[in-house]
Amino acid sequence: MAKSSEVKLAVFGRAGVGKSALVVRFLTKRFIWEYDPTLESTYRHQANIDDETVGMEILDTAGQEDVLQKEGHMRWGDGFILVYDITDRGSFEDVALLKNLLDEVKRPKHVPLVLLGNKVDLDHARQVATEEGERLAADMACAFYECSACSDLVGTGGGVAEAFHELCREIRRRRAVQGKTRRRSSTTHVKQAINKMLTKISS
Ligand SMILES: Nc1nc2c(ncn2[C@@H]2O[C@H](COP(=O)(O)OP(=O)(O)OP(=O)(O)O)[C@@H](O)[C@H]2O)c(=O)[nH]1
Repeated sequence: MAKSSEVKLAVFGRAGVGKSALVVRFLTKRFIWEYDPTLESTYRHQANIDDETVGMEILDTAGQEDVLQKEGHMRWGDGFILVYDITDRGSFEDVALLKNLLDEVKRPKHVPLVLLGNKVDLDHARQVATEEGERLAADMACAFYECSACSDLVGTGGGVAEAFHELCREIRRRRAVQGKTRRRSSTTHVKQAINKMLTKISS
């Protein structure tokens, strides 16, 4: 039987960076110019990624939510897309703040993460160089994409869908590692119990 899994993804970033546009692009392959500022929306989506059916719950957060709301959404999520707008340096600086909050909220640290620089169709107004995005992603040990919610054709790294899919893969990798660690620790417990019994018997 084909494997399947469920993941909860949350999209964070300053108001106006294009979170809703990116989520809608991913879900419908379309771009809609105007949205009401998001309060908070959740979507369900299913995709086949590397021969595995992945059920996604996607939370499009509000750029203006307060810290308490952010923390709640961070606790909820398995993986996170941190978005900035390449034409807005402030939105890029916000990413580090979001990452700090994630590290405080999530244990263990280094949760599955993808960094996304949006609006590359506006390259003439660029304020954040691609290399800066790459450096930040390297610091956060996560994948990095530049893209545009306007078009899947521009940008590096294969577009919006690739970013969502890579996040799902990263969640799968982390779960596999955690599963192994858990299995190893339960095997260790069994070994310890047997050793104890043998020690008792022989004494
Ligand atoms: N040129 C261009 N405009 C974009 C792109 N993505 C989003 N926009 C525009 O940027 C504005 C904000 O987009 P939203 O998707 O509402 O941004 P958001 O991050 O969800 O904003 P909040 O809901 O307020 O947090 C809208 O006018 C979009 O049309 C893009 O890739 N290129």
